[in-house]
Amino acid sequence: MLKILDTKQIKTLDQFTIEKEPIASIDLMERACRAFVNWFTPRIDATKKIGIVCGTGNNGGDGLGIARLLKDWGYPVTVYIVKGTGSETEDFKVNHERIQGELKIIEISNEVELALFEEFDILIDALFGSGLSRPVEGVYAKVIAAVNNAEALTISVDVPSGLMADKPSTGEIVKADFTITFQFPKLAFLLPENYKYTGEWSVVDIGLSKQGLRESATNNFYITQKAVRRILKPRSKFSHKGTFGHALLIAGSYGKMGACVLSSRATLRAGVGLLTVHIPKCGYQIIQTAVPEAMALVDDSEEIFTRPGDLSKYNVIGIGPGLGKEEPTIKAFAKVLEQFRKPLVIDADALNILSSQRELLHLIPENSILTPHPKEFERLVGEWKNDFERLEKQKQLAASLKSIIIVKGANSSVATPEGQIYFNSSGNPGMATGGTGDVLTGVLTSLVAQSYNSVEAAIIGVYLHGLSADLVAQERGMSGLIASDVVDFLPLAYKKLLRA
Ligand SMILES: NC(=O)C1=CN([C@@H]2O[C@H](COP(=O)(O)OP(=O)(O)OC[C@H]3O[C@@H](n4cnc5c(N)ncnc54)[C@H](OP(=O)(O)O)[C@@H]3O)[C@@H](O)[C@H]2O)[C@@H](O)CC1
Ligand SMILES: Nc1ncnc2c1ncn2[C@@H]1O[C@H](COP(=O)(O)OP(=O)(O)O)[C@@H](O)[C@H]1O
Ligand SMILES: [K+]
Repeated sequence: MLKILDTKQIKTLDQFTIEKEPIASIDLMERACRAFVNWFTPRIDATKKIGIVCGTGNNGGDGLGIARLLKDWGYPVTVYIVKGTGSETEDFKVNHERIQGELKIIEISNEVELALFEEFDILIDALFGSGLSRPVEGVYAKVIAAVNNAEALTISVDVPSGLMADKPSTGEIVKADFTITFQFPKLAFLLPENYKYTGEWSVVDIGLSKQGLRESATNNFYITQKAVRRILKPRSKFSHKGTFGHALLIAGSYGKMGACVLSSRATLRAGVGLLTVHIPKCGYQIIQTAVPEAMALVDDSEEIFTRPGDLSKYNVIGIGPGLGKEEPTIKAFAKVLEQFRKPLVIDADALNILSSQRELLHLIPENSILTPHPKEFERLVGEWKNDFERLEKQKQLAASLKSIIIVKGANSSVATPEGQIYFNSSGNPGMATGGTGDVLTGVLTSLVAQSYNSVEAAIIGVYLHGLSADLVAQERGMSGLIASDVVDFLPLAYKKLLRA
């Protein structure tokens, strides 16, 4: 798991590294510059005209160091230093000294034309990094407007200038195409509202102290493949279908049996021992034909879910995909909540029922997993002003329900009742297609059935689901990706994770 530290912690960790390693602050900055340049040089042709826009803090110091290194690589580089209200840091001064007479340096202190950076193919943004303490204004805001006005490909150093790394931002902010950030992702990068500023981002290692990192406490994490591997349990030689649990899926209604089929197939492909699917009569032939591995439990109703039946033999129930919200279904869902005391995976219409029948919320068994997409989440908790507030609401709901709340989307976030947030690192926009959420419900239901605890199931589940879609995209591209493909590639995703 990659820890996501706040800006104060980053400063402390920088300092800890400097003292413990030990390494001079300027040499640590040089390491950061080299890490940036190592990302840059294989991707950007040395004929491109490069403008580097620097502030006078350490982010600007990085910009100057990068300018020197890129010049050594043969890139045509022009440096801009923006002199506003900020003072110069020591490392900025050293790097400034090192390029005197070596590079074209232009100082900007007041007037800024919008077309200032017109001549460049590439702009490197090193105005402000994690030290930004307030919204930018004055000359800085004008420079950022000029950066955003330029045609050039913009690459931000550490953080797009003007963006607060761990709180909501206002004012002028660089809209980068790429952000190369040091050591770990910043919280703001994981929130949808900031994608227009960060563009695609990559983390580069600058060798901050491992001990310091271990000792830094945080509630925010970025899920890595290594971490998922560590919690996955390989199948033992003497395992049998009983080892992997018995799941019940309650899904599908007339016209929406596809959702049920997708969830069912995903539950099986994610490794459950036994699967029973509760379906209305109209779904009987469909499920028996499309998913022969599942047992069917047929409702009295022709078209919808109206009665739960005996729930005692299941380890987990997945409920919601394609369920509908008819009155008898609401009542039957309430009965499930009253009778079943083990975890539920609650999705789609089951979530919408909870939003309109709020008295049911307190019946949700502890350690359940709720998987709203942002619209479903809004129905549950109301509107939010910005994505940071959304995260707070997510944590509050997880705590009050003592359950796991997954808000889906790019970098799906998993909130635990204890206040941790895990952001998913797998997945791609090809998944923005009907039915992929139903697949996730199946995957999660399956993992809980296999006796992963709910937090583990949620972390493995979102990662495995996204990885499967990434493997589809690798082979076939994103545009034609459909939810069934994500199901079909689950075995390969497992294989990649377990190497077996
Ligand atoms: N050893 C290390 O620490 C390493 C650090 N590294 C690099 O350092 C970066 C962090 O550097 P940093 O802390 O110097 O902050 P930075 O982002 O350059 O700007 C802060 C300056 O701007 C000022 N300021 C803030 N807001 C402002 C505003 N709205 N308008 C105007 N001024 C404003 C602020 O002044 P103040 O808030 O005190 O008024 C301060 O002077 C980090 O992102 C990474 O790139 C790497 O080299 C690895 C090693
Ligand atoms: N741009 C994206 N990048 C990564 N994952 C995405 C993206 N868009 C959607 N997803 C994933 O696809 C799934 C969509 O679920 P959902 O919105 O419930 O769709 P449906 O209701 O059609 O099944 C979620 O797991 C979500 O995280
Ligand atoms: K920057």
